[in-house]
Amino acid sequence: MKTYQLVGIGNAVVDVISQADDSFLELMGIEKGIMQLIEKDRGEVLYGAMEGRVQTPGGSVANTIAGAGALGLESAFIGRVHDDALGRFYADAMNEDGVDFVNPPVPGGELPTSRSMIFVSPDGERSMNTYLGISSELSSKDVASDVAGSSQIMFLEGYLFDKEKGKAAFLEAARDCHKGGGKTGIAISDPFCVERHRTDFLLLIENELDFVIGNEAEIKSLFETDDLEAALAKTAEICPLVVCTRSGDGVTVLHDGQRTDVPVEKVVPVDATGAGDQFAAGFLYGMATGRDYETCARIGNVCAREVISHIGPRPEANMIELLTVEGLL
Ligand SMILES: Nc1ncnc2c1ncn2[C@@H]1O[C@H](COP(=O)(O)OP(=O)(O)O)[C@@H](O)[C@H]1O
Ligand SMILES: O=C(O)C[C@@H](O)[C@H](O)C(=O)COP(=O)(O)O
Repeated sequence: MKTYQLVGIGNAVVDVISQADDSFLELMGIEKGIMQLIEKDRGEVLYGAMEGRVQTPGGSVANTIAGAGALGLESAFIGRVHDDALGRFYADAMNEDGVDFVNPPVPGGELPTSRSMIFVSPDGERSMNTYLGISSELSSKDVASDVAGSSQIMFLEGYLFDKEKGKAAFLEAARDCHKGGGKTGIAISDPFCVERHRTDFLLLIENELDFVIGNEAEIKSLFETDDLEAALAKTAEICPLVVCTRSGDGVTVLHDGQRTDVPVEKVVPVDATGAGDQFAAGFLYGMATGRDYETCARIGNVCAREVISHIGPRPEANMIELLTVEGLL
């Protein structure tokens, strides 16, 4: 039986990315900097309005798993794509990164592979408009218990809470992983996703999870406060490991009463898409290979810095080489 260092479960989304200025966002009614769920028709309108589109595999936790796979972790991803051109493109890309894409593309049915129309502003901020398609059908049936149960670390995507079936699949994966002795954690995903499911998120973190990774806005949103320190303290009361990123302003790790602050060298991103996801890839790579939390965060920062230096949510550089040059491997 194969064992995994890292398994992720989340939406398998193809990203369609283009540049747009803020007046375009306003004109099209797109809220800057967040993920908005959209219907198919709206997706088609936005797709048609995109100039110089770049198509690339995305999905938040899927990006993390692909990044970890590229770093050499034994990894698998549990997600759902249709057996269409986008779905096959997606599955192949995961396999090329050395990741086991556990569920083969699903034939038949009406719903196509998920896609997100992402607009990158001149300041590098990304605004995502996601049509969930077949991802919205992800359910417990898609969770292979032998995969979840043989995982050292299981990383779950907060966005799955937007659908009841996804939430059930998520819980099942977490429980199977725990039964097998692994650790489970969540990528909080988005402050508005927290807004939609706050009570469930808090119960899950307190009762099921070993770690939480989120950005400043997401951690604050958990406790409906603008006071980051208060939100961090409250999150640490219910979870043994809390990792909070603050874009170019540093990372804070709270673990069993200890605090570690790791600085970040601030830059203007070319495209911020995937910053949090690649930070998580580096951090989890560090955890899976037994590094201390400061080193995990530093590895995360290097992975995030690479991904924001180009268009697209997954690494383009040889990350092993980059981390070696930084003295982190
Ligand atoms: N402007 C920036 N300069 C340098 N690093 C950045 C910048 N923005 C993001 N990062 C890197 O990406 C990580 C995640 O960014 P953040 O914006 O907090 O998360 P998310 O992408 O989830 O919103 C940060 O911890 C940092 O390593
Ligand atoms: O899952 C989505 O709806 C969008 C993803 O496809 C996208 O790649 C993404 O989540 C980017 O991550 P982030 O910028 O780190 O939030």
